[in-house]
Amino acid sequence: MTALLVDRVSWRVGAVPIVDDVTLAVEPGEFVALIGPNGAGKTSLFNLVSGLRRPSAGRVVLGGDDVTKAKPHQRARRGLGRTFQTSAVFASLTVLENVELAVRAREGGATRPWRSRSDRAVTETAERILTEVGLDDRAARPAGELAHGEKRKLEIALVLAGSPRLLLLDEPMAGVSAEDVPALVKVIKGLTGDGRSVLMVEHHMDVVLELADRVAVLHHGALLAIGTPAEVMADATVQEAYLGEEL
Ligand SMILES: Nc1ncnc2c1ncn2[C@@H]1O[C@H](COP(=O)(O)OP(=O)(O)OP(=O)(O)O)[C@@H](O)[C@H]1O
Repeated sequence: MTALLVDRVSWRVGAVPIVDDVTLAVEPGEFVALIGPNGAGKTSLFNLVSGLRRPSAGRVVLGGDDVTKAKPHQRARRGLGRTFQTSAVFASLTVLENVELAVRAREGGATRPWRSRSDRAVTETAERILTEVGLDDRAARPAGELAHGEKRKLEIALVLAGSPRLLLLDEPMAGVSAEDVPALVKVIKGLTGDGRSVLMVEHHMDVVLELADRVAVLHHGALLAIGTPAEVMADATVQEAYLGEEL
């Protein structure tokens, strides 16, 4: 079953179409990168998928369920996870404690303690996630002391605590120093294991080309092209859309 279907989605502000009749499917285990010049509508499309905005027309379908009218937390319960460019990390807590909190939040531990698992089980889950993102050797460090690239990994860990089937990554390389990029790319590459899907907005084309199975190009709110990285890079309309910008 398709992990995500964006079905003829439009979002208008007043009469201005910001997202214009976009259709896009992400399959289980697939990695799709969403690119486009500044102001193309990438963040707006993410907001429509995660439920921060409601489309003016069209449907958003997650794992076969129509979630067009569902709120963000309801979509999260249906397997959608999203990282933001602003961090939700508690700087004074350790890296492990941050992930433990996220695991408990997923289980409603604070408000429904009778449903929470034992401390040991929560810690084990958090440790497994830290290993997955390559932060196991940082578990006992205060999160505030992490380098930028490590913080990005922690943000991914916090989203993984929700056991998402589809991850929306919003510019995961933003602010990450060049030397930290390869390690972060390696972690992100591993995220599609076990049938999990990723939809990523990213400006660094080398990262996009390395990670993406398919690339979708937005331009003026509309889907200009979608295909393998090689197909999209060779597309004359895509090159034209990027004229004057770095591709
Ligand atoms: N709430 C809003 N009201 C009016 N216009 C908006 C609103 N949100 C976004 N826009 C406009 O819609 C267009 C697309 O914005 P969006 O942030 O989705 O683009 P983007 O592709 O993510 O850009 P960038 O790469 O610069 O982050 C922009 O022209 C923006 O000014």
